[in-house]
Amino acid sequence: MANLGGHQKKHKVTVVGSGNWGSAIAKIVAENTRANPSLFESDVQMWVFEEEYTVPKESKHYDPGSSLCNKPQKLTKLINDLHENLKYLPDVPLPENLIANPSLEDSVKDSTILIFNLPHQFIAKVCDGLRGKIVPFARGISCIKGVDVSERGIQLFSESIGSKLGIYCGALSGANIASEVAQEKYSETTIAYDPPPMDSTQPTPEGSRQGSPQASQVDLIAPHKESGSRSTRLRSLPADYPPLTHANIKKLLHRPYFHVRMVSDVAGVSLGGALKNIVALAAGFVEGLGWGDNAKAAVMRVGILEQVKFGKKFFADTVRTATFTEESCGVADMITSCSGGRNFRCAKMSVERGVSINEVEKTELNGQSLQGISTTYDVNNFLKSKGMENEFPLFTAVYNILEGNAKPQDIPDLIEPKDFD
Ligand SMILES: NC(=O)C1=CN([C@@H]2O[C@H](COP(=O)(O)OP(=O)(O)OC[C@H]3O[C@@H](n4cnc5c(N)ncnc54)[C@H](O)[C@@H]3O)[C@@H](O)[C@H]2O)C=CC1
Ligand SMILES: O=C(CO)COP(=O)(O)O
Repeated sequence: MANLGGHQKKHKVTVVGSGNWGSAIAKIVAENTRANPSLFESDVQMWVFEEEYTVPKESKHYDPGSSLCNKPQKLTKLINDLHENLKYLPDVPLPENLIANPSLEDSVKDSTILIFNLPHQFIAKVCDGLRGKIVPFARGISCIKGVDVSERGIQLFSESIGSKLGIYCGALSGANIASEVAQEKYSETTIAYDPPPMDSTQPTPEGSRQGSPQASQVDLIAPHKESGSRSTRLRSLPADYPPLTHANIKKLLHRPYFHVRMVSDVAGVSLGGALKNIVALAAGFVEGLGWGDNAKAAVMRVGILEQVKFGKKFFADTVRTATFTEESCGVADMITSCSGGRNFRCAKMSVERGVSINEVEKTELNGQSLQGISTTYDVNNFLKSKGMENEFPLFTAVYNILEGNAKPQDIPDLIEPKDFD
């Protein structure tokens, strides 16, 4: 076998999820595996939650004479034949080395890098299906924007994926409206990846640690105090694979139009993406009232303060305030999501039309899923369990509006800061 810069093996990559953002990230990853053949196998697997879909008449692929178009087809077949995800990312050509796969087990076979990118309500079931089926020394990156709240406490999805599967998992989040990224319009993102030290080991002398993942197991990942879960026992990455350093992770996700900044604050990156979805609902509510940009700026200001406070209170050991105020996953994602994100747009329409936001989600999103509603409920459950709802007035106001206990018009009074004495 060819020696690949001292490493005999290449990383195989699977994207778990194929929605609007899942498909856009899979496109980036497949472009980069092709561009970095010494590090990665070119073919990228994309796990697809299988469904049937009919090629719409307005699609450029529509041809009434074609057998593909005269009846519903499996979505995986359409993606693999047409190299486009017609349902979730229409009009964006996907690389031919991106393979849609309806079998969860088969899609992750032999993959050493797993990129999790699906609406957060489905992740627990998907992890159940993956347990025992993945390479034991695989590494993960979660692109999921949400928090995992259970009776045990609160966890980041990177933590819950990591502990369910016994792997290390980092996080990717940024000001990244999927359709813009997919059309290769410039954006930035933040990746938090703080891998076990042995992953950055340089090539070892012939025969020393090679091919023996069992040779070193290290108890590296201890959960933070609010999560109530056990620490995760990790397998080291065998030395015959290229190390998964920040530089190599960046080679998998950075593109000329998608600029990656690598950091180590997994909690800050994950919380930025999760909590801004609550704020985007509030921004949509005030926009729906016709209140304009000043109102939206007020909501965003309070939202950023509540993000920082939430991080400091519940993830104090690891979170950095600067992640919220300086990185794409913080303030920039807040701005883009409150300008054109789905949560913002659907909340705005719900006020304008006088219908529930769930109804707007059903009629406007063609199967895509809002994350802000469930995150608002998850965060509220957690704050309630701590008796701290009043300390997060904006998050609590959004919850009360969704519950029908308050109106969008009440937001100014509900978030009014106390004057200094
Ligand atoms: N769409 C966007 O612009 C961005 C989304 N995100 C985040 O990325 C994550 C994934 O979002 P999207 O890819 O946009 O998803 P999406 O909103 O397009 O959701 C649809 C996806 O859910 C899948 N699905 C439906 N039922 C399922 C089931 N029972 N089990 C498993 N999967 C099922 C569908 O097959 C489809 O792939 C979310 O956490 C979101 O907040 C992050 C940045 C940008
Ligand atoms: O996270 C996003 C942009 O960074 C997209 O937000 P929505 O899910 O509200 O569209």
